[in-house]
Amino acid sequence: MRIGILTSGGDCPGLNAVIRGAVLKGIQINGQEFVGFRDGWRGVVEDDLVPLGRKDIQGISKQGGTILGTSRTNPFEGEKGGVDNIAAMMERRGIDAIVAIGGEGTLAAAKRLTDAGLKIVGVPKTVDNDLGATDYTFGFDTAVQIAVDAMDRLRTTGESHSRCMVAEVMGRHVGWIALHSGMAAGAHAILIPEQATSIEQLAEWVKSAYDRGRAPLVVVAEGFVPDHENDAHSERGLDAFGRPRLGGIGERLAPMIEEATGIETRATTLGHIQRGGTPSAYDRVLATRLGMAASDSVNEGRWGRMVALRGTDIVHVSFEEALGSLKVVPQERYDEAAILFG
Ligand SMILES: Nc1ncnc2c1ncn2[C@@H]1O[C@H](COP(=O)(O)OP(=O)(O)OP(=O)(O)O)[C@@H](O)[C@H]1O
Ligand SMILES: O=P(O)(O)OC[C@H]1O[C@](O)(CO)[C@@H](O)[C@@H]1O
Ligand SMILES: [Mg+2]
Repeated sequence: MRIGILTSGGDCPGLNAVIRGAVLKGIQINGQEFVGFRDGWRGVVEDDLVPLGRKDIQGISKQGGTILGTSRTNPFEGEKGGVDNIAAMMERRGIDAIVAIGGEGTLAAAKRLTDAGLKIVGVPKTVDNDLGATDYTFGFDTAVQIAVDAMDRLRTTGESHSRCMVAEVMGRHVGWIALHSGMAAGAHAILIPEQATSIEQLAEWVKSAYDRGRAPLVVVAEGFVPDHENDAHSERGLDAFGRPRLGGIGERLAPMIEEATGIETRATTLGHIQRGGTPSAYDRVLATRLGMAASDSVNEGRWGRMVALRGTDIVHVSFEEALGSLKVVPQERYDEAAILFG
């Protein structure tokens, strides 16, 4: 079997380890051959392929980003898009199946193409860790560690100046990165999209920590919405798929905290630093296992299914199930963390 691999949507540490895992298992055990599509679905609709042999994947599991490039191209759009064109390209290139590595958008596109008869298996990817059908996604552990390193640094400068420090992390719909990094760094408040907190409550936590002689650390997810507002803060226009680009809520909160508490406050937005660089050992192992399982999925003809982590096992779930629910931070996990606030 000849397989085309693509990475689509935002990048995240571990993508290269998935590619390596799939190619190694595929070549050594499953008798498969591989090519890579450049820049996600763009490479599929524009017939832009690169070779993906053993030599091409040597030593890449520790590399951040994706050697194949990524994009937010919609495979149904444009003159060369759509099921018939993609099927014709696959026939011409002798490609039997596609391994699509991406988030819910990429998998939604993959589902539509599979429903129309194409042979596709999925691998979940997102630093936000918001896909319901898998316990963890690779990239999340690395993003959390990067955020914690940054927060440890913010705390020493905050302590020196007796300031309140606000650290903004990623998390469009869910607060997993904020919850885990905030708990690990000993944050005095964690603000997540799932919990519409008031500025008064935030000021109370900040003041209480300050009054104990601490430099308060506030961790906020980019998708957090204060209880007096309706939408997540966005001042950077729309992304290629027409969604608001988030980021900047930390900078907005800083003067509000200062005004409500009288404590000098500074904000730092970590942004794409969280998605860059070398993946953690945990993410490399998870990503490698998912890649190997994707090769097996193709071998077994599990079209329209995604590999996923359940406990310590790699399992297979349908695209439908994979897209079914957003994995939000449960109330009890937030309540548990909130005991440590203030
Ligand atoms: N329902 C859909 N049908 C067809 N194509 C879609 C659909 N949803 C998304 N896409 C396409 O898939 C691309 C990838 O989706 P998206 O940009 O959401 O990234 P993702 O894979 O979800 O990763 P991320 O975690 O970065 O959001 C989109 O830019 C869009 O072109
Ligand atoms: O800047 P980009 O690449 O459009 O992606 C930003 C988004 O991607 C994510 O990192 C992952 O979905 C979100 O947390 C963030 O909102
Ligand atoms: Mg998405």
